[in-house]
Amino acid sequence: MAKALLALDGVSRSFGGLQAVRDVTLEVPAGSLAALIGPNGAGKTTLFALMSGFLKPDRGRIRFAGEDITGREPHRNALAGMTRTFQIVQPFAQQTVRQNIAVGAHLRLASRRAALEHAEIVAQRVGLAPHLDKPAADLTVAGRKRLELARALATGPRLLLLDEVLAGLNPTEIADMIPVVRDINAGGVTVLMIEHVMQAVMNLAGHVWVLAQGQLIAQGTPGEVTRDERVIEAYLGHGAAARLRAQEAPA
Ligand SMILES: Nc1ncnc2c1ncn2[C@@H]1O[C@H](COP(=O)(O)OP(=O)(O)OP(=O)(O)O)[C@@H](O)[C@H]1O
Repeated sequence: MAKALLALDGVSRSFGGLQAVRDVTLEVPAGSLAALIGPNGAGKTTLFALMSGFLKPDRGRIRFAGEDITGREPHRNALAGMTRTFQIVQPFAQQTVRQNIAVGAHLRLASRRAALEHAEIVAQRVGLAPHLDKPAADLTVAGRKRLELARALATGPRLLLLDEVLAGLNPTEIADMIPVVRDINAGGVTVLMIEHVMQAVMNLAGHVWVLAQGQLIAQGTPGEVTRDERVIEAYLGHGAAARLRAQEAPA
């Protein structure tokens, strides 16, 4: 197995009496394209926030590129090469697409000109080149999702944490985005995505972790986890796997 770029060991986090993430241990191999799935409220976004430093774990350790980064601030993690996107996309609406992407590029490029030039290269990778001079406010939902991806990519990540970059897109837009994510990974960026769109998970992810009520309940290939009884029950409720089997059984 390839060396782990990101490793979580027994990570937990509560909000008051609610244990949002419980004792999660996982390793994301360098170069992989993997997914984190689970029902609403399972703790996926909280886990991303813990990985990237937006939240501190109550227990457990997090390592990135061989270094213990537990509790380290997001900015320092981004400098080390870990960048996340956000579910709710909030571009600077009156700024152009180019200027928005340049914000990400400024992490590594101090010069305004260099950041704006880099923004153009990144825009090409995510299919936003024709829209570079538009205000971000003029983009469609699909365009804004690409912009969120571009801003993250412009930081030069080794690991990209994508939080539902396909949410709200129609099937054609999803089909158009799948190769964009695949190409980013093929270009050497390790990708971990939170995704509800199973078509994308099945198409893209080599490995899937399933979170339910804060705990990892299954992992494997997309095919393996979607056949797993614990996963079916987590999504459809107790007894669902047996009901499905009964429906499939010949009369
Ligand atoms: N800052 C917070 N304060 C209190 N409770 C929180 C906070 N953030 C998340 N939670 C709770 O923690 C649990 C996990 O939430 P989280 O957003 O991580 O789930 P999720 O799997 O990302 O869900 P979804 O798929 O709906 O985005 C939920 O019960 C949520 O209400």
